[in-house]
Amino acid sequence: MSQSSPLTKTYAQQLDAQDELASYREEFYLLSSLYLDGNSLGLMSKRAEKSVMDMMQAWKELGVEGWTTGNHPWFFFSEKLGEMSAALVGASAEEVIVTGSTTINLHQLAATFYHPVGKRTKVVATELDFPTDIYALQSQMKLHGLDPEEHLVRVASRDGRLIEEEDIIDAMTDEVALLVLPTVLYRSGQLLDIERLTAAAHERGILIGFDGCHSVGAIPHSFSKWGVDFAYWCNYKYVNAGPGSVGSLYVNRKHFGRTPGLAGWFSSKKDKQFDMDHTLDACESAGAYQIGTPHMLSLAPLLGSLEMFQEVSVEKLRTKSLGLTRFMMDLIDVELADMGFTIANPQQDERRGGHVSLEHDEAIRICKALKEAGIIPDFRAPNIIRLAPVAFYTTYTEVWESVQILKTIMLEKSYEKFENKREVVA
Ligand SMILES: Cc1ncc(COP(=O)(O)O)c(C=O)c1O
Ligand SMILES: Nc1c(O)cccc1C(=O)C[C@H](N)C(=O)O
Repeated sequence: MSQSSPLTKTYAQQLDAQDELASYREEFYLLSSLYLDGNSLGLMSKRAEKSVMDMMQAWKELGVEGWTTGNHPWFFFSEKLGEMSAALVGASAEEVIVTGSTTINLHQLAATFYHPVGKRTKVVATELDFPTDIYALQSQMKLHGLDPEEHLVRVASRDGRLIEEEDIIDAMTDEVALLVLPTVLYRSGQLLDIERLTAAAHERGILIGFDGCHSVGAIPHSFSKWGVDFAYWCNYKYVNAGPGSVGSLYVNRKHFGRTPGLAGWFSSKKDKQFDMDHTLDACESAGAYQIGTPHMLSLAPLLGSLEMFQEVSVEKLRTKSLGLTRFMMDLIDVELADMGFTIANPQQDERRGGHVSLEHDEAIRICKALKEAGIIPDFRAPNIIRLAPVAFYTTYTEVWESVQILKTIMLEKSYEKFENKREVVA
């Protein structure tokens, strides 16, 4: 698809008719509103619902025996889900474990991989990072007795939207011990060149880890092949596993055997755990970075969600996602020209994540008007409307409709009746 594609509803309908993923839309509970917020919380699928109900049934019927019996013994469930997730990030089964949450996993990985020694004390992040990553890194530094003002380097953005890879590489000095970067920036949707950054970090003897929240399930990765040291992500966005579902982490196998910074009895080798020994014998896989009892009820939906990713490769999802965001951007360029909008995400396929990031001075009020008109976007301060068409359940026709509705809102100025103040959860 390119700028020369016809930007009509009929063309959108043709694209939907040819879409080989079309049947997956029926797998989801669609809302009465047109949903464009799957990059914050993915919709519920019938399979995720079923796997939660199955887990409840297993608890009801098996009691404590559920740890080792039933269709999916709970004691091995985090490993099983890790194995099912591995293809999403280009890793082997043992390199991924479903555990903790994004923030907890960053704490675990920073506690494991950040060892300031001599001159190498600094951590490099960016000034456009999601706040939780910065807070976690700051607190990890303080635990080492270091001042984050001095030791946490946040690479500056040249335009407030994007971070240039060259600028990150320039920050890789011999004082840096670790880089922690987003795969995709949560506001502008910029996809960083993970392979290039990893190679550059390793040439300089620096470890590198990624926050994959805004890419996993939407964009293929080859973490093992690229040699990424570690990564962590949530499963409630493009993986559609529900609010507060358990997160995931990846550790490259070259690091297997590293002592977990935050140990607990679930770090243990599985067959040793119930020896109850006071000397930890940590397992030789990503499983070592688990801490305590898995949150089974929040792991359960992942089984159903990940089944769909076993059937549809993330490469296929990415192809459709790029088609949807391209179509949306082309429509925006034509239909919303001269209305004060700027597309803030990169245009190129290899630099663009899963959502379109639209800037406007009236972004807050426009988001409210969109919700009133039956479209769910989200707002990110100070001026961004994020629109995420999701390959599993968004159609090209919906993309077409959403831009038409946005155009009507702008022409009728219906956003003006709303207060220019964000909601508590925007
Ligand atoms: C890039 C990024 N990191 C982390 C988080 C959140 O972390 P947690 O799942 O621990 O709340 C989000 C979204 O909430 C995010 O977009
Ligand atoms: N994690 C969230 C939450 O607990 C409440 C509301 C929204 C979220 C989100 O995921 C926000 C999302 N990470 C973002 O990119 O802004």
